[in-house]
Amino acid sequence: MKIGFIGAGSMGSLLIEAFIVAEAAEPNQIYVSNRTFAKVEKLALKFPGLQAEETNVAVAQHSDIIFLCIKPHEFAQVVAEIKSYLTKDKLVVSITSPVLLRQLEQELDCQIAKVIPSITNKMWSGATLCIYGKQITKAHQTELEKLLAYISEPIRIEESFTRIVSDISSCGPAFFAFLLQQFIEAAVEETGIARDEAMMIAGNMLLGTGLLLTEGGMTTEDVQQRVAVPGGITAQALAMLQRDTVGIFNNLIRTTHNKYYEDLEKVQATFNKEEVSEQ
Ligand SMILES: NC(=O)C1=CN([C@@H]2O[C@H](COP(=O)(O)OP(=O)(O)OC[C@H]3O[C@@H](n4cnc5c(N)ncnc54)[C@H](OP(=O)(O)O)[C@@H]3O)[C@@H](O)[C@H]2O)C=CC1
Ligand SMILES: O=C(O)[C@@H]1CCC=N1
Repeated sequence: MKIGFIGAGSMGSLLIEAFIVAEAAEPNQIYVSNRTFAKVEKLALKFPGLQAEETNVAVAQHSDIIFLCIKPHEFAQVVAEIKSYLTKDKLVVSITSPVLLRQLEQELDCQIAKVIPSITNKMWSGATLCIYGKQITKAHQTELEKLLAYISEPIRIEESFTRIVSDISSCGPAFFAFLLQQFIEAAVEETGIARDEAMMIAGNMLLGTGLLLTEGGMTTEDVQQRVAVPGGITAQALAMLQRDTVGIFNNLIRTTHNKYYEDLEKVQATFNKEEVSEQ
């Protein structure tokens, strides 16, 4: 199987590296293009054998599965560029939420999937959210999930829940890193503990908590209950958190969803513009 990547930015290069290091694919099975070619050259230097392509069309021509690792507003142009090189047997995988399957299916005469990765996939951890279009075969679904399983837990979801599940799986690492950073900064400020030491302890705490919730069979309620001894220290701090964080995650979800709806409109406008310029 030949795997293509259009876009070798943060997520494209993370996926390429994770697949190679996990031995999901050999470098010579991977075809990569990027607007700024230097990023592709850098990857080719790091992974000898990796196929550095100067054009997106070359990636589309040579690959069986093509990951589009570009930003939402860049899709219409790239799709217009590669569409005549995509045959029915090829699979195009978008990794971005505000480009809808139906928009890609309208434009492309090939199989379509949307896979939302997460920075956690760098550590062969976390989920990859899989959403399938109407044309994708069962064989391609299996092949794609087999590939993703090297670096993640592939989870099938409905397209209507893409945004909220991405909030949890893909934005979540940034949100929890932010919260942890606030925790550490306060620890340094209040007690004078060394930042590095506190950060290392906090990272291990987060990893362990994740394991309790995934492999340890505990719920978030169980974790709180087991840690908060009645009348103890944690219980008091939890009561304070309960009071002071009311509504913050509702606000967070409204914020991501408002931005998502804005992006959906902008993406549609870019597809409309490409269609007009083709006429
Ligand atoms: N970051 C994350 O944790 C996650 C990101 N995503 C999604 O992944 C997508 C990419 O994000 P990310 O990797 O962070 O963004 P980056 O900006 O880091 O990467 C985008 C890449 O696309 C390249 N590019 C732009 N236009 C073209 C073009 N016409 N042809 C070829 N290459 C092009 C850019 O090239 P150049 O070098 O010239 O800028 C850049 O390297 C986004 O839609 C995002 O929503 C999804 C899940 C998680
Ligand atoms: O911030 C973003 O737009 C992307 C979507 C999911 C994670 N990062």
